[in-house]
Amino acid sequence: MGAVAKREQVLRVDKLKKGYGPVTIVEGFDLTVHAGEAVALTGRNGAGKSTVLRCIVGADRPDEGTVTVCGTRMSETNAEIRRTVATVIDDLDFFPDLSVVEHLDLLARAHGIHDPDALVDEVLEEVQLVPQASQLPSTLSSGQRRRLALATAFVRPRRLLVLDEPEQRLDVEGVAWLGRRLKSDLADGLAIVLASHEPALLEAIGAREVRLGGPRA
Ligand SMILES: Nc1ncnc2c1ncn2[C@@H]1O[C@H](COP(=O)(O)OP(=O)(O)OP(=O)(O)O)[C@@H](O)[C@H]1O
Repeated sequence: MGAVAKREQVLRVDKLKKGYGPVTIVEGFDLTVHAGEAVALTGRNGAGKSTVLRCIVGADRPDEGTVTVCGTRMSETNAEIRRTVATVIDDLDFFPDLSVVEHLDLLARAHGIHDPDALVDEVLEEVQLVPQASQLPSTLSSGQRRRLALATAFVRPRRLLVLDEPEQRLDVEGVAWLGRRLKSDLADGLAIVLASHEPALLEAIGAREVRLGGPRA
């Protein structure tokens, strides 16, 4: 048994089935992710990566099967689970009249972070949005909006981080930063599940690859 298998089980997916109408996207899908481990869902466009991620975070309801996070059955309305799982799967709906720094501040405080000001300053620096801190999200470039979306995951508590193509619209330096950041979170015991088309990112974080086959009629 490897070292990781002895660590705490953070995510368990059992016999997940999800389809749309007559088309089955995924069936009999099992996955276990431990603290400190990164798993990458890979496969061609339409293979079902986002579908699985949406079921994992409770944004979609599986047709069959269960998702368990830190021993508790997944439910988007369970406050304990929401504090445990940080998610960046879609482009976030930002509040149009809250600035970059206000978004991060709101999240950090809502999640009861001990010293929200210090953490928000640190994360803003890390995602290189300090000069844009007082701008509204609608005035950010697309890559800056992506950085803000990622920043929202880093100003809150998390045991499991779920990311759908986090490399999207990041520049080369941004992808390198993300790799370093995720690696350091893994070392601190975070569990990560992501979908990605960026082999360099997966290699940087030593992700275990789980390849999805795609829909069947
Ligand atoms: N709400 C929906 N209704 C019908 N079909 C859907 C729905 N959502 C997803 N699909 C279909 O399910 C399949 C899997 O989609 P999904 O977004 O999970 O793929 P993916 O692996 O994330 O792809 P990509 O690499 O392009 O992001 C696709 O064929 C898609 O068209």
